[in-house]
Amino acid sequence: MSSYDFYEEIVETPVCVILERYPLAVDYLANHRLGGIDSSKTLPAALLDVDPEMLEEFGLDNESIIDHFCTFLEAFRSDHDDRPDAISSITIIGGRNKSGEQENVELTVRPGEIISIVGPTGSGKSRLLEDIECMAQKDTPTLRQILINGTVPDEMRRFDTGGKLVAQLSQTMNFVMDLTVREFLEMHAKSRMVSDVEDVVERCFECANSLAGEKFSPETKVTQLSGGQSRALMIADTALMSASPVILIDEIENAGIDRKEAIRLLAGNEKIILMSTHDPLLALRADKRIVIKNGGIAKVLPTTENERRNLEKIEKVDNILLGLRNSLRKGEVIGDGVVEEFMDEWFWSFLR
Ligand SMILES: Nc1ncnc2c1ncn2[C@@H]1O[C@H](COP(=O)(O)OP(=O)(O)OP(=O)(O)O)[C@@H](O)[C@H]1O
Repeated sequence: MSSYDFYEEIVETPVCVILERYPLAVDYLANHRLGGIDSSKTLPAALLDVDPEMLEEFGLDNESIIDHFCTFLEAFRSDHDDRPDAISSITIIGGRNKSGEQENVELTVRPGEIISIVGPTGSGKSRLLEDIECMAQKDTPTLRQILINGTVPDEMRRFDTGGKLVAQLSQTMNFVMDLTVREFLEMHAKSRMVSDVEDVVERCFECANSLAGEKFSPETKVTQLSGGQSRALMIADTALMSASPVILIDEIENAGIDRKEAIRLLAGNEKIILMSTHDPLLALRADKRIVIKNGGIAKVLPTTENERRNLEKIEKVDNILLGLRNSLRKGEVIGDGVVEEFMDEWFWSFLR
């Protein structure tokens, strides 16, 4: 079957049936922010309700995404038994910032490295992650180019966004199918050829619950999970099941989950991690940080020894704030002396 042969099936069959036939298509839709489309319709019909600008970000439109999707299905079908190809590096070659000025950057990232992406709100942090995710070839608004192992990725590799090369944890998670958490994890485990499905599902579930503030059960519907719970589930799923050598994380700190533990889990196994963040604790945990300004990469700074030493102090401050946050969550009243006590503790933490 070629990608052309998938075409008829895709234009004639409701999305929910396609998702049952090809479970990895769930990832494809989520990666293209199409997780929320009406799955009772065929893909062309469902796309009529989608804002064309959203697809433009991926260099696609209502028609080309159907070919793109077919090629993805073909790529998955033809080599889904293979392990993901080894990745020795990702190179980001600068394009242009929002004012059209040249970005003078060529940054190569290797397995085991964690890179944070910092910059003001709206400066273009998520855009950089999207460029990496779609392996931009000067065909996105930034005109950046992404090389894999020092070379231009072939078309098949570019389309294969369904969990082989790049795993993306975005700020919002959309689930298209009304599955329970257990069914969702089982479906992923099977589609990723995991050997002991039951064991992995159990571990994933426990891990997700340890990250999430409010616990959920394996029988909870994924569509009923809160934003933080669904991110916790996807982090556990990515950490324990995904073989993707590259993990992209968009602002994990907003998810209300244990973010330090999440990064620790995701960083295992020599992966390349790029995460956009406003959180000093996460930014300084990285090996380098990319500073974005006005849509362009303004600087790439290695984390200094001094910054690493400060990380311990920042962590103490963070723990104090976490304590306050938890008190608020539990409905406790923050009394008059609390802020003074907090400042006191803060002061002493710097002397310790
Ligand atoms: N170099 C660029 N050229 C043109 N448009 C750009 C460029 N970089 C970013 N943009 C656009 O600017 C907008 C804001 O970017 P983005 O969402 O990536 O910001 P952000 O830093 O992630 O913001 P936040 O911190 O609020 O999540 C997006 O529409 C993005 O496509």
